[in-house]
Amino acid sequence: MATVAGVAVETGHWIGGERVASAGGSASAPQPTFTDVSPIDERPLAEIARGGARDAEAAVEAARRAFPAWARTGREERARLLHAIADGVEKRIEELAQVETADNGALIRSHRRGVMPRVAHNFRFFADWLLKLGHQDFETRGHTNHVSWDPAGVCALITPWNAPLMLATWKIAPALAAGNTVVLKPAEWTPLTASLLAGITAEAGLPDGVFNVVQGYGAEVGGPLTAHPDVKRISFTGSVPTARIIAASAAPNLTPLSLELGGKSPLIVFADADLDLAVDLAVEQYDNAGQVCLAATRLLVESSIADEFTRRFVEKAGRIKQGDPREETTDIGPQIHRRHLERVDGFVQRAKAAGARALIGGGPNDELGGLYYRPTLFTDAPENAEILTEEVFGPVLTLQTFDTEDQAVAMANGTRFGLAATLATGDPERARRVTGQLVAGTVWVNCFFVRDLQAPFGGARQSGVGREGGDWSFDFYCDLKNTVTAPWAR
Ligand SMILES: NC(=O)c1ccc[n+]([C@@H]2O[C@H](COP(=O)([O-])OP(=O)(O)OC[C@H]3O[C@@H](n4cnc5c(N)ncnc54)[C@H](O)[C@@H]3O)[C@@H](O)[C@H]2O)c1
Ligand SMILES: O=C/C=C/C=C(\O)C(=O)O
Repeated sequence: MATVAGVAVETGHWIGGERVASAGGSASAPQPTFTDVSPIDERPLAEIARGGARDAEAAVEAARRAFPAWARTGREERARLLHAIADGVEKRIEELAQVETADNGALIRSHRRGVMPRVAHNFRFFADWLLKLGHQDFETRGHTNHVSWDPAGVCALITPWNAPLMLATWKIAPALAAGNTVVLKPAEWTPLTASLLAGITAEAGLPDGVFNVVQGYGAEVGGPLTAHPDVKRISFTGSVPTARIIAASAAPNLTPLSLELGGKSPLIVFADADLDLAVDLAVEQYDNAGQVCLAATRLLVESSIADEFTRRFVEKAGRIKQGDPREETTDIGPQIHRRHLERVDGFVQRAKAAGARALIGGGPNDELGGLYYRPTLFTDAPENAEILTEEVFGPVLTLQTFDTEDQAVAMANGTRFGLAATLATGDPERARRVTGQLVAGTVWVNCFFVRDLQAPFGGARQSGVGREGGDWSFDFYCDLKNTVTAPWAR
């Protein structure tokens, strides 16, 4: 047990309804614990169980045993329990917000008002969607076809640190609603809210073993988890290199995968756009200190307005208040970890060396020190420079200009990613033409990050495999079955 921001947090795994220490004895996890550090001041927060193969095995076994009873539990009862979990989350919004901010450095004000309410909504939405899930029976030469969504079994869910509880529950809720049991492996840099959620599920009355959490490093505990033959689905949100390792690990068992990966998304600003709106949308891309998969990090601006756009952008970005994420007035906080900050800075320094010019930022925030990195905007990056094509996952944007619509589309589509795209235009006809040509899982026109959980969510190209959300989540987490019945009376 540790106390973080005044909240008691269990530090063990959660397996079969019990808090357990690491089983040890596994070469893959040489120490029983690891140290969780706060990005706010790089001070230790807690010693967390460091899982290995035996812990992954124990969690899958607990989930496998719990599966038959949970799969038989009626839809109404499953939905009721998910709503009870949402109630538990809503009662603890402040605690969850405090702990998440201490653990990942994202803003307390976002956690209070946006993220933790969304966590509760993840459970409520999939509970309600389960009750509506269905397909009209249809006939084939007098035979009825009936489509059903059968639970698949144990789901391994592996999640990142940038929005830990929100991204985990976006998978946990549909997996449980579908009648599956779950083993969650949260990111090692942000283990705490998953542990709090385990307590909330128990209080809500979720049966033991239906939801399990194993803590630890990806290779040590995530590896054995994804290779386990009793795991029937793997849903992963994270980076492309890790996705490749997980896909290889899943391959011998042909375990179905859902992969939500990185991006290098564009914001296309046409000369006919509302310029204030376009500038607001652009500056919003520094949210969460740039650690957002969907962030439109490439600003593509029509040449005729580029000077004015840039002037207003620099002016507005200059008013961003960087600092302690626990303060309500702070706009952006620190990077998650020193290793991540160094990675971000590596991109920035290489971009400069390649000839790109930092109009703002371009290095760590010396006044604040620690893990604070200054919001950065590059122009004049040479064609095909790394900074224009690779995901930085920090507060680093690039600005490029275009002269024609075709050029804008070609630039927007010119990376190996395809997670999202945003455009600002005052012309609905243009919006229709351009959106039709963009390669992206989500396209926003004159808006950003408006999310409805019934929409398909995921990425094209290397931004992912598959879609989750609404029916698509149930399609992934279930074994779909079509039952064809001959006429009874002949
Ligand atoms: N598309 C989306 O919905 C979305 C959302 C948020 C973040 N992301 C992406 O996530 C990345 C940032 O997150 P990250 O740095 O935590 O990613 P990451 O790939 O390093 O880690 C993600 C998770 O995978 C685990 N992992 C690492 N190696 C593993 C292995 N060998 N086997 C099993 N699990 C393993 C980690 O422990 C962690 O829990 C960015 O690329 C970002 O774009 C995507
Ligand atoms: O950083 C990435 C944020 C992803 C958002 C979602 O997955 C979501 O809103 O469900």
